[in-house]
Amino acid sequence: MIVTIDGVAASGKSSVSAGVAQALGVPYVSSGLLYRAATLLGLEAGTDLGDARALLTCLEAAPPRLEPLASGNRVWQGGRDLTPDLHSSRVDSGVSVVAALPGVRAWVDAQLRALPQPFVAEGRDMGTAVFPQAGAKFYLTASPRVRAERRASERPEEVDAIEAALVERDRLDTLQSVPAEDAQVIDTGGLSLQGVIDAVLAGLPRA
Ligand SMILES: Nc1ncnc2c1ncn2[C@@H]1O[C@H](COP(=O)(O)OP(=O)(O)O)[C@@H](O)[C@H]1O
Ligand SMILES: Nc1ccn([C@@H]2O[C@H](COP(=O)(O)OP(=O)(O)O)[C@@H](O)[C@H]2O)c(=O)n1
Repeated sequence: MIVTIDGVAASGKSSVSAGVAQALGVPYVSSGLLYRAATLLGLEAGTDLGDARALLTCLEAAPPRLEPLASGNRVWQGGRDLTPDLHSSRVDSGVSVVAALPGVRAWVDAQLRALPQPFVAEGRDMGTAVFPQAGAKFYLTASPRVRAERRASERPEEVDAIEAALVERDRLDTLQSVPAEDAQVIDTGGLSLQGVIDAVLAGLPRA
């Protein structure tokens, strides 16, 4: 079975997916890492991030590959591990422009659909566009302030700047961030990480 966990930026998707996947004994798949890898490679090549043709040429020349390890997903380009460079503020601020390109979305979706199942998939459109047949779907939310405070432990910027950047990214990501009609929506604001993992596990269909 595929379980999808979508939600807004820094709502807890990857940490919750890791915990749920561990409890189920399956890998998890962080789709956002592929959009981040496309952005990083575009930045490094000096291409205009809105230029789909140039980006796809980069992606096809030396395709990044997602490795959905249970201990944390990694992205490789040949022997180079791109993962440590994917969460910079530079990638944060360019990624939504790249993710708006239909050609890049099709490239990411093809990578995801080729992965061996089962798994927990997290992102924005896992339960809608990519795996509409998933056996259980969740959508995580929390206020921008709560999310910015959480992310502040992982970024050098002040919490106000992080909050503004998250709100702007939510705005740019609106189109692909609609919850699936059959998703269970969880406001994670008042919950611990383990509390959210438990809520997802409690929401799974019984075997
Ligand atoms: N319910 C929670 N309570 C407190 N901190 C959380 C919670 N969920 C996630 N976090 C923390 O918030 C940060 C962002 O979580 P992450 O899983 O990276 O979100 P996303 O994948 O949605 O961007 C991480 O530091 C994570 O440990
Ligand atoms: N399924 C997905 C996943 C990510 N994305 C894009 O990729 C960006 C980074 O996603 P992410 O999941 O790594 O970001 P965070 O939510 O962790 O901040 C998002 O801001 C979206 O622009 C997307 O469009 N569709």
